Amino acid sequence: MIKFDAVSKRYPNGTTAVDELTLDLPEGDVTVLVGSSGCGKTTTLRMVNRMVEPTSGTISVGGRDILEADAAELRRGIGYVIQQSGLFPHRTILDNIATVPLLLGWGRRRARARAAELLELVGLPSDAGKRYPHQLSGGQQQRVGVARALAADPPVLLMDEPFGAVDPVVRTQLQNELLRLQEELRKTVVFVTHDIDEAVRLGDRIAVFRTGGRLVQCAEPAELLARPADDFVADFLGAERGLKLLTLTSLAQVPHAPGRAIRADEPVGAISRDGDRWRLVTSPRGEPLGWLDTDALPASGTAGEAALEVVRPLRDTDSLLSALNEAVSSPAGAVARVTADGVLAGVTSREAIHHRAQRSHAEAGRAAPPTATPQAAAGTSEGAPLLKTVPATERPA
Ligand SMILES: Nc1ncnc2c1ncn2[C@@H]1O[C@H](COP(=O)(O)OP(=O)(O)OP(=O)(O)O)[C@@H](O)[C@H]1O
Repeated sequence: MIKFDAVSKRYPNGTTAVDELTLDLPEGDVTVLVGSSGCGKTTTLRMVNRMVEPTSGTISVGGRDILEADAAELRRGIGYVIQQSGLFPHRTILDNIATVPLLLGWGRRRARARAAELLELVGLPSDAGKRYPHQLSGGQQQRVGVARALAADPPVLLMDEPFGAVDPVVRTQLQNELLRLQEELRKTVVFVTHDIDEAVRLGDRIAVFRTGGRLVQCAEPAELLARPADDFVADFLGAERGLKLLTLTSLAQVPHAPGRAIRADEPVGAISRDGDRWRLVTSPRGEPLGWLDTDALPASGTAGEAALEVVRPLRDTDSLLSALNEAVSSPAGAVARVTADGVLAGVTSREAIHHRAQRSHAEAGRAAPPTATPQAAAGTSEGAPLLKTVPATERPA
């Protein structure tokens, strides 16, 4: 969908912001650009809608060389979201969202109807439409920024650190919203971030750049984490890249045993002490309430009245990393699994989670041949592993 062919950007002061970039961004995918500060991510993104013109090379969108297109017309097919939302302060939210449809001559009524539809799509209440940007929180403003970029239904969306200025909780919400929207809309998204966890969460593919505007590796998150092309990429991904890989596998991949639960209204005297020491206590509806230590049962009362250790039940959609976290902190060394409506479905042991984690690593490692770019591979002998030691000065902070 978007193709960079030997694209370079050199500024008049001699800075090479992007160096011989060759990269294909598939239609309907989210491609995340990451790398150390000043490595050319924003320049790469802004070349797609011709806010920056390349010095050499060709960029095509939908098979068409963008330099042959009219810049204004090109931009109408490309939504653009930036960190500070860029909303017009003196226009209402609805009018902000309707900006591009109005420019396209849709007519006021149709443009506003579309804006109202988008407001709902990005999860904002309809009364937000009448407010002005300063009357919304930072996270809400970012949602409006996304709605505005989507207003004319462009096939391409450029997002330059769109969630960089909001707190981690709101950022996670916005990421979830983007994933949900993308499920439905399947736009071709180019997304710039400094946050590698965000890249792993959102990206169908991640392109890692290094200083001097050189692309080092572009791969699916699992492959990138399992097989970084060189030391620079490995350092950039961080020491916990093995754990990050576990965020990509869902708990649905791990079976669970039925689990012997005790109802909260059961008298402690009736609880058998054979089998597992730690047992789950559930509400009459079946929701896990806590872990009960059968070696320290009180003399009387019900299971629900006894001191229970905290349980954080997980759903199939939770990640293997969450499961590992819960298994190591649970006194039972196990995870309580619940259905979508919170009822106990079973229990998974720490060993079963470890086992699946090892498999995830092995699978990701085997998944595909190394994906270093031709640039990164240059200088390595044929067939040699693509490992290059990067001077410490070039490594990300
Ligand atoms: N107009 C300009 N004139 C000269 N140099 C520029 C200009 N714009 C960007 N640069 C330089 O080009 C390089 C790449 O900049 P760019 O903004 O693309 O990097 P980035 O990876 O997005 O950085 P950051 O992560 O810090 O936002 C940097 O060295 C920057 O200083």
